[in-house]
Amino acid sequence: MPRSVGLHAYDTVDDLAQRLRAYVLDSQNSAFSRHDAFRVAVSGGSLPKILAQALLTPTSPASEAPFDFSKWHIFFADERAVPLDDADSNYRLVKEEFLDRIPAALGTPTVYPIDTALLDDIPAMADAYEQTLVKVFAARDSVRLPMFDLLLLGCGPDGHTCSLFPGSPLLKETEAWVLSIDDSPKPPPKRVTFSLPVASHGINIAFVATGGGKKEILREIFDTEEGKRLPCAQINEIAGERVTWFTDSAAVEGVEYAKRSHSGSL
Ligand SMILES: O=C(O)[C@H](O)[C@@H](O)[C@H](O)[C@H](O)COP(=O)(O)O
Repeated sequence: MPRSVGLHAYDTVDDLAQRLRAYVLDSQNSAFSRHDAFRVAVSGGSLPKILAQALLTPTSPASEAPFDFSKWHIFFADERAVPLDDADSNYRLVKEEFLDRIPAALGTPTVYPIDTALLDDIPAMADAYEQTLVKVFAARDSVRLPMFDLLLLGCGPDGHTCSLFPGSPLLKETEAWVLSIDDSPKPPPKRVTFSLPVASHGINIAFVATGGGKKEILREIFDTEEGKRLPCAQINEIAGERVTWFTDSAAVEGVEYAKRSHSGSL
């Protein structure tokens, strides 16, 4: 484990949300100063709800510049191959938990959902999503990888992230930016996902993992050699200091790495 990966554990999810808010605000502001836009990718799972809590619950509105969502470009680091109004859709989850709750005064983000006309051909759906990235991040052959300003990821209890599962051949992909999977161990089976190189290519990469159900896998990821093969750990290895984990105390119970200098408040 690169010692530079930040692992921060907070007593409560409320505390975590406040720190995540400050981190995303910093990330937004530095992106605005670079290119006057904020290119973010999000995952599903528990993340959208915590993200909404973090971003839409101001702590001291007078003391900080607000988010300007009109300059946000929101992509899906992974998505289930289902209609956008399906209960399993990450787009639907992000929309209901977060997008629909953004106050009008803070602007409307540009959102890039999957093309559901391609639900019967998920390799084509993955290619189409890659072309969406190409259009936003410049031509495919002039940019080796899209560089996100912020990747917001989750960690499954088996160490998966996005729809990159432990032992999957997809983890070996070095060329394609977006991949399809039709046998996901976590339902639903058909999904599209960023490849590992793209999921590791953010100026900032945040993992959000909370609750006691994560403590075993976090021990494996942070404290063991064998854990290095897990998808989340591979992102830690590739991106090092660009990675920050936001966790709560239940999730890091027994994690040695969390007891060293990498933990505490940001
Ligand atoms: O669509 C998905 O299935 C998610 O994007 C997935 O990769 C998720 O991030 C992890 O499974 C963690 O989920 P939790 O935060 O709910 O544990």
